[in-house]
Amino acid sequence: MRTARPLLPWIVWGTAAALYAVAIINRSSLSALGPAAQEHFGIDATTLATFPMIQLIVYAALQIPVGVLIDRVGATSMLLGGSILMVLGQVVMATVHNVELAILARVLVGAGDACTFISVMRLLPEWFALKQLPVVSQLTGLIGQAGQLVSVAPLALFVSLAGWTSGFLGLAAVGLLVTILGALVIRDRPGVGTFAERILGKTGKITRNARSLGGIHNTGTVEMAPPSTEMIPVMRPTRVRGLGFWDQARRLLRIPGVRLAYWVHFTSPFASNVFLLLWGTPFLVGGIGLSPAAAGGMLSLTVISSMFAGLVLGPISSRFLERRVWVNLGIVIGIVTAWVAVLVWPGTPPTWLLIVLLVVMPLGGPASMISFEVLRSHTPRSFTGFATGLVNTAGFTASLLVILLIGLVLDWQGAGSPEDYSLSAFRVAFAVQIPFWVLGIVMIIIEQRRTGRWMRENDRKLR
Ligand SMILES: NCCCC[C@H](N)C(=O)NCC(=O)O
Repeated sequence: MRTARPLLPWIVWGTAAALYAVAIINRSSLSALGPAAQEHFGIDATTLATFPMIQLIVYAALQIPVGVLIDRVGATSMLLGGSILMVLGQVVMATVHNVELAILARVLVGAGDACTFISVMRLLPEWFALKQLPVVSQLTGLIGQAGQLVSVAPLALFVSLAGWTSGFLGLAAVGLLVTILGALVIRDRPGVGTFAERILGKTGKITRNARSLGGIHNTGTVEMAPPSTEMIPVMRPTRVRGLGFWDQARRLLRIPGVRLAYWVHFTSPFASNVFLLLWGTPFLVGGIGLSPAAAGGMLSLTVISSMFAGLVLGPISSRFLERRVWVNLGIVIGIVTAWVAVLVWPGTPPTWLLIVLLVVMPLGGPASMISFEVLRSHTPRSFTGFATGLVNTAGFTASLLVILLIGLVLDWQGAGSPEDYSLSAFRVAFAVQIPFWVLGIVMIIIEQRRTGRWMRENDRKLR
Protein backbone atom coordinates (compact mmCIF):
# COMPACT_ATOMS: atom_id res chain seq x y z
CA MET A 1 0.00 0.00 0.00
CA ARG A 2 1.40 3.47 -0.77
CA THR A 3 1.71 5.29 2.51
CA ALA A 4 2.94 8.83 1.85
CA ARG A 5 2.46 11.56 -0.73
CA PRO A 6 6.07 12.47 -1.36
CA LEU A 7 7.63 14.71 -3.94
CA LEU A 8 10.04 12.16 -5.37
CA PRO A 9 7.58 10.59 -7.87
CA TRP A 10 6.93 14.04 -9.32
CA ILE A 11 10.64 14.87 -9.48
CA VAL A 12 11.37 11.57 -11.23
CA TRP A 13 8.44 12.13 -13.60
CA GLY A 14 9.35 15.80 -14.23
CA THR A 15 12.90 14.85 -15.19
CA ALA A 16 11.74 11.97 -17.38
CA ALA A 17 9.17 14.24 -19.03
CA ALA A 18 11.92 16.84 -19.65
CA LEU A 19 13.94 14.13 -21.41
CA TYR A 20 10.85 13.35 -23.51
CA ALA A 21 10.38 17.04 -24.37
CA VAL A 22 14.01 17.24 -25.48
CA ALA A 23 13.47 14.07 -27.55
CA ILE A 24 10.55 15.77 -29.29
CA ILE A 25 12.68 18.87 -29.92
CA ASN A 26 15.31 16.58 -31.47
CA ARG A 27 12.65 14.66 -33.42
CA SER A 28 11.18 17.78 -34.99
CA SER A 29 14.39 19.82 -35.08
CA LEU A 30 14.36 19.95 -38.87
CA SER A 31 10.70 20.86 -39.20
CA ALA A 32 11.29 24.61 -39.26
CA LEU A 33 14.82 24.37 -40.64
CA GLY A 34 14.06 22.91 -44.06
CA PRO A 35 15.54 25.75 -46.13
CA ALA A 36 18.56 26.05 -43.80
CA ALA A 37 19.18 22.30 -44.09
CA GLN A 38 18.87 22.45 -47.89
CA GLU A 39 21.42 25.24 -47.99
CA HIS A 40 23.79 23.59 -45.50
CA PHE A 41 23.83 20.18 -47.22
CA GLY A 42 23.12 21.40 -50.74
CA ILE A 43 20.14 19.06 -51.15
CA ASP A 44 16.79 19.19 -52.95
CA ALA A 45 13.37 18.97 -51.32
CA THR A 46 13.01 15.24 -52.03
CA THR A 47 16.26 14.44 -50.20
CA LEU A 48 15.19 16.72 -47.38
CA ALA A 49 11.91 14.79 -47.09
CA THR A 50 13.84 11.54 -46.62
CA PHE A 51 15.28 12.82 -43.33
CA PRO A 52 12.04 12.66 -41.29
CA MET A 53 10.97 9.50 -43.12
CA ILE A 54 14.18 7.66 -42.19
CA GLN A 55 13.92 8.94 -38.66
CA LEU A 56 10.32 7.70 -38.39
CA ILE A 57 11.13 4.30 -39.90
CA VAL A 58 13.97 3.82 -37.41
CA TYR A 59 11.68 4.99 -34.59
CA ALA A 60 8.89 2.57 -35.50
CA ALA A 61 11.21 -0.36 -36.24
CA LEU A 62 12.90 -0.05 -32.86
CA GLN A 63 9.78 0.14 -30.70
CA ILE A 64 9.50 -3.56 -29.98
CA PRO A 65 13.25 -4.24 -29.51
CA VAL A 66 13.46 -1.24 -27.20
CA GLY A 67 10.39 -2.43 -25.28
CA VAL A 68 12.01 -5.85 -24.80
CA LEU A 69 15.21 -4.20 -23.59
CA ILE A 70 13.28 -2.00 -21.16
CA ASP A 71 11.87 -5.14 -19.55
CA ARG A 72 15.42 -6.54 -19.31
CA VAL A 73 17.65 -3.60 -18.35
CA GLY A 74 15.14 -1.13 -16.96
CA ALA A 75 13.54 2.07 -18.19
CA THR A 76 16.15 4.45 -16.73
CA SER A 77 19.06 2.91 -18.62
CA MET A 78 17.11 2.92 -21.87
CA LEU A 79 15.94 6.49 -21.35
CA LEU A 80 19.48 7.74 -20.71
CA GLY A 81 20.96 5.58 -23.47
CA GLY A 82 18.40 7.00 -25.90
CA SER A 83 19.22 10.52 -24.83
CA ILE A 84 22.95 9.94 -25.43
CA LEU A 85 22.19 8.58 -28.92
CA MET A 86 20.27 11.77 -29.71
CA VAL A 87 23.13 13.92 -28.38
CA LEU A 88 25.52 12.04 -30.68
CA GLY A 89 23.11 12.39 -33.59
CA GLN A 90 22.87 16.15 -33.13
CA VAL A 91 26.66 16.49 -32.78
CA VAL A 92 27.03 14.67 -36.12
CA MET A 93 24.28 16.86 -37.61
CA ALA A 94 26.14 19.96 -36.40
CA THR A 95 29.53 19.01 -37.73
CA VAL A 96 29.10 17.27 -41.09
CA HIS A 97 28.39 18.65 -44.55
CA ASN A 98 27.95 15.32 -46.21
CA VAL A 99 24.38 14.14 -46.76
CA GLU A 100 25.12 10.45 -46.05
CA LEU A 101 26.51 11.38 -42.64
CA ALA A 102 23.53 13.64 -42.06
CA ILE A 103 21.28 10.63 -42.69
CA LEU A 104 23.35 8.68 -40.15
CA ALA A 105 22.72 11.55 -37.74
CA ARG A 106 18.95 11.25 -38.27
CA VAL A 107 19.20 7.48 -37.72
CA LEU A 108 20.88 8.14 -34.37
CA VAL A 109 18.23 10.70 -33.46
CA GLY A 110 15.44 8.30 -34.50
CA ALA A 111 17.00 5.46 -32.49
CA GLY A 112 17.42 7.61 -29.40
CA ASP A 113 13.90 8.97 -29.76
CA ALA A 114 12.58 5.40 -30.00
CA CYS A 115 13.92 4.72 -26.50
CA THR A 116 12.33 7.73 -24.86
CA PHE A 117 8.53 7.74 -24.79
CA ILE A 118 8.03 4.08 -23.95
CA SER A 119 10.68 4.25 -21.20
CA VAL A 120 8.84 7.18 -19.63
CA MET A 121 5.53 5.31 -19.91
CA ARG A 122 7.17 2.28 -18.27
CA LEU A 123 8.29 4.39 -15.30
CA LEU A 124 4.88 5.83 -14.52
CA PRO A 125 3.10 2.81 -12.97
CA GLU A 126 6.08 2.31 -10.66
CA TRP A 127 5.67 5.77 -9.18
CA PHE A 128 1.99 6.64 -9.34
CA ALA A 129 -1.26 5.09 -8.19
CA LEU A 130 -3.46 3.56 -10.89
CA LYS A 131 -6.01 6.34 -10.54
CA GLN A 132 -3.38 9.01 -11.24
CA LEU A 133 -1.93 7.35 -14.31
CA PRO A 134 -4.28 8.69 -17.00
CA VAL A 135 -3.68 12.26 -15.86
CA VAL A 136 0.09 11.84 -15.51
CA SER A 137 0.28 10.12 -18.92
CA GLN A 138 -1.63 12.95 -20.58
CA LEU A 139 0.59 15.52 -18.82
CA THR A 140 3.60 13.67 -20.22
CA GLY A 141 2.15 13.99 -23.72
CA LEU A 142 1.47 17.67 -23.05
CA ILE A 143 5.07 18.34 -22.05
CA GLY A 144 6.19 16.56 -25.22
CA GLN A 145 3.91 18.89 -27.14
CA ALA A 146 5.68 21.85 -25.51
CA GLY A 147 8.91 20.42 -26.96
CA GLN A 148 7.24 20.55 -30.35
CA LEU A 149 6.54 24.25 -29.86
CA VAL A 150 10.21 24.91 -29.01
CA SER A 151 11.35 23.06 -32.10
CA VAL A 152 9.43 25.38 -34.40
CA ALA A 153 10.04 29.12 -34.02
CA PRO A 154 12.55 29.31 -31.10
CA LEU A 155 14.91 26.72 -32.57
CA ALA A 156 14.77 28.29 -36.02
CA LEU A 157 15.54 31.67 -34.43
CA PHE A 158 18.40 30.19 -32.40
CA VAL A 159 19.94 28.53 -35.48
CA SER A 160 19.54 31.67 -37.55
CA LEU A 161 21.35 33.69 -34.83
CA ALA A 162 24.00 31.19 -33.78
CA GLY A 163 24.52 29.44 -37.10
CA TRP A 164 23.96 25.80 -38.08
CA THR A 165 26.89 24.24 -36.18
CA SER A 166 26.46 26.19 -32.94
CA GLY A 167 22.68 25.77 -33.10
CA PHE A 168 22.85 21.98 -33.29
CA LEU A 169 25.74 21.78 -30.83
CA GLY A 170 23.60 23.88 -28.46
CA LEU A 171 20.79 21.37 -28.85
CA ALA A 172 23.22 18.53 -28.13
CA ALA A 173 24.45 20.38 -25.03
CA VAL A 174 20.88 20.75 -23.73
CA GLY A 175 20.42 17.03 -24.33
CA LEU A 176 23.59 16.22 -22.43
CA LEU A 177 22.54 18.40 -19.49
CA VAL A 178 19.15 16.71 -19.11
CA THR A 179 20.82 13.31 -19.49
CA ILE A 180 23.15 14.13 -16.58
CA LEU A 181 20.17 15.34 -14.56
CA GLY A 182 18.35 12.11 -15.43
CA ALA A 183 21.33 10.02 -14.31
CA LEU A 184 21.21 11.78 -10.93
CA VAL A 185 17.44 11.76 -10.42
CA ILE A 186 15.56 9.02 -12.28
CA ARG A 187 15.07 5.64 -10.66
CA ASP A 188 13.35 2.63 -12.22
CA ARG A 189 11.17 2.34 -9.14
CA PRO A 190 11.14 3.31 -5.48
CA GLY A 191 14.11 1.86 -3.63
CA VAL A 192 16.24 1.31 -6.74
CA GLY A 193 19.28 3.58 -7.13
CA THR A 194 19.71 6.25 -9.77
CA PHE A 195 21.96 5.44 -12.72
CA ALA A 196 24.77 7.40 -11.05
CA GLU A 197 24.30 5.52 -7.76
CA ARG A 198 24.34 2.19 -9.54
CA ILE A 199 27.56 3.07 -11.38
CA LEU A 200 29.22 4.23 -8.15
CA GLY A 201 27.86 1.26 -6.20
CA LYS A 202 26.39 3.55 -3.53
CA THR A 203 22.81 4.06 -2.42
CA GLY A 204 21.92 7.56 -1.31
CA LYS A 205 19.56 8.60 1.48
CA ILE A 206 16.78 9.66 -0.91
CA THR A 207 16.82 6.25 -2.56
CA ARG A 208 16.82 4.45 0.80
CA ASN A 209 13.97 6.57 2.11
CA ALA A 210 12.01 5.98 -1.08
CA ARG A 211 11.86 2.24 -0.38
CA SER A 212 8.74 2.77 1.68
CA LEU A 213 6.97 3.99 -1.49
CA GLY A 214 7.63 0.75 -3.26
CA GLY A 215 5.31 -2.13 -3.80
CA ILE A 216 5.84 -5.42 -5.44
CA HIS A 217 9.47 -5.05 -6.43
CA ASN A 218 11.19 -4.16 -3.20
CA THR A 219 9.83 -6.68 -0.82
CA GLY A 220 8.97 -9.55 -3.06
CA THR A 221 5.41 -9.39 -1.80
CA VAL A 222 2.58 -7.69 -3.60
CA GLU A 223 1.89 -4.52 -1.61
CA MET A 224 0.29 -2.64 -4.46
CA ALA A 225 -2.17 -4.75 -6.32
CA PRO A 226 -1.35 -5.39 -9.97
CA PRO A 227 -4.02 -4.59 -12.55
CA SER A 228 -6.95 -6.85 -11.85
CA THR A 229 -6.81 -8.25 -15.34
CA GLU A 230 -3.24 -9.44 -14.88
CA MET A 231 -2.81 -13.11 -15.70
CA ILE A 232 -0.85 -13.73 -12.54
CA PRO A 233 -0.73 -17.54 -12.57
CA VAL A 234 0.68 -17.80 -16.07
CA MET A 235 2.82 -14.72 -16.20
CA ARG A 236 4.77 -14.21 -13.00
CA PRO A 237 8.01 -12.29 -13.62
CA THR A 238 10.17 -15.20 -12.46
CA ARG A 239 8.70 -17.51 -15.06
CA VAL A 240 8.71 -14.94 -17.81
CA ARG A 241 12.41 -14.27 -17.69
CA GLY A 242 13.35 -17.26 -19.83
CA LEU A 243 10.71 -16.66 -22.50
CA GLY A 244 11.87 -15.96 -26.02
CA PHE A 245 10.66 -13.07 -28.10
CA TRP A 246 7.98 -15.00 -30.00
CA ASP A 247 6.66 -16.67 -26.85
CA GLN A 248 6.31 -13.27 -25.24
CA ALA A 249 4.62 -11.86 -28.33
CA ARG A 250 2.23 -14.83 -28.55
CA ARG A 251 1.30 -14.59 -24.88
CA LEU A 252 0.74 -10.88 -25.11
CA LEU A 253 -1.33 -11.03 -28.25
CA ARG A 254 -3.53 -13.71 -26.72
CA ILE A 255 -4.82 -11.04 -24.31
CA PRO A 256 -7.73 -9.26 -26.03
CA GLY A 257 -7.08 -6.09 -24.01
CA VAL A 258 -3.58 -5.84 -25.53
CA ARG A 259 -5.00 -6.19 -29.03
CA LEU A 260 -7.62 -3.60 -28.17
CA ALA A 261 -4.88 -1.19 -27.05
CA TYR A 262 -3.05 -1.82 -30.33
CA TRP A 263 -6.05 -0.88 -32.47
CA VAL A 264 -6.87 2.16 -30.32
CA HIS A 265 -3.34 3.44 -30.96
CA PHE A 266 -3.48 2.47 -34.62
CA THR A 267 -6.67 4.37 -35.36
CA SER A 268 -6.50 7.69 -33.52
CA PRO A 269 -3.20 9.56 -34.10
CA PHE A 270 -2.25 8.93 -37.73
CA ALA A 271 -4.37 11.66 -39.32
CA SER A 272 -2.70 14.41 -37.31
CA ASN A 273 0.77 12.80 -37.57
CA VAL A 274 0.47 12.69 -41.36
CA PHE A 275 -0.73 16.28 -41.47
CA LEU A 276 1.87 17.68 -39.09
CA LEU A 277 4.83 15.62 -40.24
CA LEU A 278 4.54 16.12 -43.95
CA TRP A 279 1.35 16.78 -45.85
CA GLY A 280 -0.38 19.56 -43.88
CA THR A 281 1.48 22.54 -45.31
CA PRO A 282 1.49 21.26 -48.93
CA PHE A 283 -2.29 20.66 -48.66
CA LEU A 284 -3.07 24.05 -47.15
CA VAL A 285 -0.77 25.96 -49.49
CA GLY A 286 -0.78 23.90 -52.71
CA GLY A 287 -4.33 22.50 -52.38
CA ILE A 288 -6.39 25.13 -50.58
CA GLY A 289 -4.35 28.10 -51.77
CA LEU A 290 -3.41 29.66 -48.42
CA SER A 291 -0.20 31.64 -48.05
CA PRO A 292 2.57 29.82 -46.13
CA ALA A 293 2.08 32.27 -43.21
CA ALA A 294 -1.67 31.61 -43.06
CA ALA A 295 -1.01 27.87 -43.26
CA GLY A 296 1.46 28.19 -40.35
CA GLY A 297 -1.16 30.07 -38.34
CA MET A 298 -3.74 27.38 -39.07
CA LEU A 299 -1.28 24.67 -38.05
CA SER A 300 -0.65 26.32 -34.69
CA LEU A 301 -4.34 25.68 -33.94
CA THR A 302 -3.51 21.99 -33.87
CA VAL A 303 -1.03 22.47 -31.03
CA ILE A 304 -3.49 24.45 -28.91
CA SER A 305 -6.26 21.97 -29.51
CA SER A 306 -4.08 18.97 -28.72
CA MET A 307 -2.73 20.56 -25.52
CA PHE A 308 -6.24 21.40 -24.34
CA ALA A 309 -7.40 17.85 -25.08
CA GLY A 310 -4.43 16.48 -23.13
CA LEU A 311 -5.60 18.41 -20.06
CA VAL A 312 -9.20 17.26 -20.37
CA LEU A 313 -8.83 13.65 -21.46
CA GLY A 314 -6.69 12.49 -18.51
CA PRO A 315 -9.37 13.14 -15.87
CA ILE A 316 -12.09 11.88 -18.24
CA SER A 317 -10.43 8.55 -18.92
CA SER A 318 -9.60 8.12 -15.24
CA ARG A 319 -13.19 8.90 -14.19
CA PHE A 320 -14.95 6.91 -16.92
CA LEU A 321 -12.75 3.86 -17.01
CA GLU A 322 -15.36 1.63 -18.59
CA ARG A 323 -16.08 4.13 -21.34
CA ARG A 324 -12.60 5.33 -22.20
CA VAL A 325 -12.47 3.27 -25.42
CA TRP A 326 -15.80 4.79 -26.51
CA VAL A 327 -14.37 8.26 -25.80
CA ASN A 328 -11.50 7.39 -28.11
CA LEU A 329 -13.87 6.02 -30.73
CA GLY A 330 -16.03 9.15 -30.51
CA ILE A 331 -12.97 11.30 -31.21
CA VAL A 332 -11.97 9.10 -34.16
CA ILE A 333 -15.48 9.41 -35.59
CA GLY A 334 -15.24 13.18 -35.15
CA ILE A 335 -11.96 13.19 -37.10
CA VAL A 336 -13.40 11.00 -39.86
CA THR A 337 -16.47 13.23 -40.13
CA ALA A 338 -14.40 16.41 -40.37
CA TRP A 339 -12.12 14.88 -43.01
CA VAL A 340 -14.95 13.43 -45.08
CA ALA A 341 -16.68 16.83 -45.05
CA VAL A 342 -13.49 18.45 -46.37
CA LEU A 343 -13.03 15.74 -48.99
CA VAL A 344 -16.57 15.91 -50.40
CA TRP A 345 -17.16 19.66 -50.06
CA PRO A 346 -18.04 21.06 -53.50
CA GLY A 347 -15.26 23.52 -54.38
CA THR A 348 -12.75 24.91 -51.89
CA PRO A 349 -13.74 24.05 -48.30
CA PRO A 350 -14.69 27.19 -46.33
CA THR A 351 -12.36 28.51 -43.63
CA TRP A 352 -14.72 27.48 -40.83
CA LEU A 353 -14.59 23.87 -42.00
CA LEU A 354 -10.80 23.92 -42.17
CA ILE A 355 -10.73 25.33 -38.65
CA VAL A 356 -13.04 22.53 -37.49
CA LEU A 357 -10.69 20.01 -39.12
CA LEU A 358 -7.60 21.54 -37.53
CA VAL A 359 -9.24 21.59 -34.10
CA VAL A 360 -10.75 18.09 -34.24
CA MET A 361 -7.97 16.18 -36.03
CA PRO A 362 -5.21 16.76 -33.40
CA LEU A 363 -7.48 15.37 -30.65
CA GLY A 364 -6.34 12.00 -32.00
CA GLY A 365 -2.88 12.43 -30.39
CA PRO A 366 -4.09 12.73 -26.78
CA ALA A 367 -6.88 10.23 -27.52
CA SER A 368 -4.22 7.71 -28.53
CA MET A 369 -2.80 7.89 -24.98
CA ILE A 370 -5.95 6.01 -23.91
CA SER A 371 -4.39 2.96 -25.58
CA PHE A 372 -1.66 2.94 -22.93
CA GLU A 373 -4.31 3.05 -20.17
CA VAL A 374 -6.07 0.09 -21.76
CA LEU A 375 -2.73 -1.68 -22.04
CA ARG A 376 -1.87 -1.07 -18.41
CA SER A 377 -5.17 -2.58 -17.31
CA HIS A 378 -4.43 -5.79 -19.17
CA THR A 379 -0.68 -6.35 -19.21
CA PRO A 380 1.46 -7.99 -16.55
CA ARG A 381 4.15 -5.60 -15.34
CA SER A 382 7.02 -7.77 -16.46
CA PHE A 383 5.79 -7.41 -20.05
CA THR A 384 4.93 -3.72 -19.95
CA GLY A 385 7.97 -2.49 -21.91
CA PHE A 386 7.43 -4.97 -24.71
CA ALA A 387 3.69 -4.33 -24.78
CA THR A 388 4.11 -0.53 -24.77
CA GLY A 389 6.59 -0.80 -27.66
CA LEU A 390 4.18 -3.02 -29.55
CA VAL A 391 1.24 -0.67 -29.08
CA ASN A 392 3.30 2.43 -29.87
CA THR A 393 4.29 0.84 -33.18
CA ALA A 394 0.65 0.82 -34.25
CA GLY A 395 0.00 4.53 -34.73
CA PHE A 396 3.42 5.15 -36.21
CA THR A 397 3.07 2.29 -38.71
CA ALA A 398 -0.29 3.64 -39.79
CA SER A 399 1.19 7.15 -40.06
CA LEU A 400 4.13 5.97 -42.17
CA LEU A 401 1.92 3.97 -44.52
CA VAL A 402 -0.51 6.84 -44.98
CA ILE A 403 2.33 9.33 -45.57
CA LEU A 404 3.77 7.07 -48.26
CA LEU A 405 0.40 6.29 -49.85
CA ILE A 406 -0.53 9.98 -50.08
CA GLY A 407 2.76 10.63 -51.89
CA LEU A 408 2.16 7.71 -54.24
CA VAL A 409 -1.41 8.74 -55.03
CA LEU A 410 -0.29 12.32 -55.72
CA ASP A 411 2.45 11.01 -58.05
CA TRP A 412 0.01 8.64 -59.73
CA GLN A 413 -2.21 11.64 -60.54
CA GLY A 414 0.78 13.59 -61.90
CA ALA A 415 0.55 16.00 -58.95
CA GLY A 416 3.64 14.95 -57.04
CA SER A 417 5.54 18.24 -56.97
CA PRO A 418 4.57 21.68 -55.63
CA GLU A 419 3.99 23.21 -59.06
CA ASP A 420 1.47 20.43 -59.90
CA TYR A 421 -0.40 20.32 -56.59
CA SER A 422 -4.16 20.75 -56.84
CA LEU A 423 -7.11 20.46 -54.48
CA SER A 424 -8.68 17.63 -56.48
CA ALA A 425 -5.42 15.62 -56.38
CA PHE A 426 -5.13 16.15 -52.61
CA ARG A 427 -8.76 15.05 -52.15
CA VAL A 428 -8.07 11.72 -53.81
CA ALA A 429 -4.76 11.36 -51.98
CA PHE A 430 -6.16 12.10 -48.49
CA ALA A 431 -8.96 9.60 -49.12
CA VAL A 432 -6.36 6.83 -48.56
CA GLN A 433 -6.96 7.45 -44.85
CA ILE A 434 -10.49 6.04 -45.08
CA PRO A 435 -9.60 2.31 -45.25
CA PHE A 436 -7.25 2.78 -42.28
CA TRP A 437 -10.05 4.32 -40.21
CA VAL A 438 -12.53 1.65 -41.26
CA LEU A 439 -10.08 -1.14 -40.36
CA GLY A 440 -9.24 0.52 -37.04
CA ILE A 441 -12.85 1.20 -36.04
CA VAL A 442 -13.98 -2.33 -36.92
CA MET A 443 -11.06 -3.86 -34.99
CA ILE A 444 -11.69 -1.64 -31.95
CA ILE A 445 -15.32 -2.74 -31.83
CA ILE A 446 -14.39 -6.43 -32.25
CA GLU A 447 -11.60 -6.35 -29.65
CA GLN A 448 -13.67 -4.30 -27.22
CA ARG A 449 -16.34 -7.02 -27.31
CA ARG A 450 -13.76 -9.78 -26.95
CA THR A 451 -12.16 -7.95 -24.04
CA GLY A 452 -15.53 -7.56 -22.30
CA ARG A 453 -16.24 -11.28 -22.79
CA TRP A 454 -12.76 -12.24 -21.56
CA MET A 455 -13.19 -10.11 -18.46
CA ARG A 456 -16.59 -11.64 -17.68
CA GLU A 457 -15.34 -15.18 -18.25
CA ASN A 458 -12.30 -14.57 -16.05
CA ASP A 459 -14.31 -12.65 -13.48
CA ARG A 460 -12.12 -9.56 -13.82
CA LYS A 461 -13.02 -5.99 -13.06
CA LEU A 462 -11.44 -3.06 -14.85
CA ARG A 463 -9.10 -0.87 -12.82
N1 LIG B 1 -0.24 15.12 -26.68
C1 LIG B 1 -0.11 14.21 -27.72
C2 LIG B 1 0.48 12.92 -27.24
C3 LIG B 1 0.51 11.95 -28.37
C4 LIG B 1 1.23 10.71 -27.99
C5 LIG B 1 1.41 9.83 -29.17
N2 LIG B 1 0.26 9.11 -29.54
C6 LIG B 1 2.48 8.83 -28.94
O1 LIG B 1 2.21 7.66 -28.85
N3 LIG B 1 3.68 9.32 -28.86
C7 LIG B 1 4.87 8.57 -28.79
C8 LIG B 1 6.05 9.46 -28.86
O2 LIG B 1 7.20 8.95 -28.94
O3 LIG B 1 5.89 10.67 -28.84
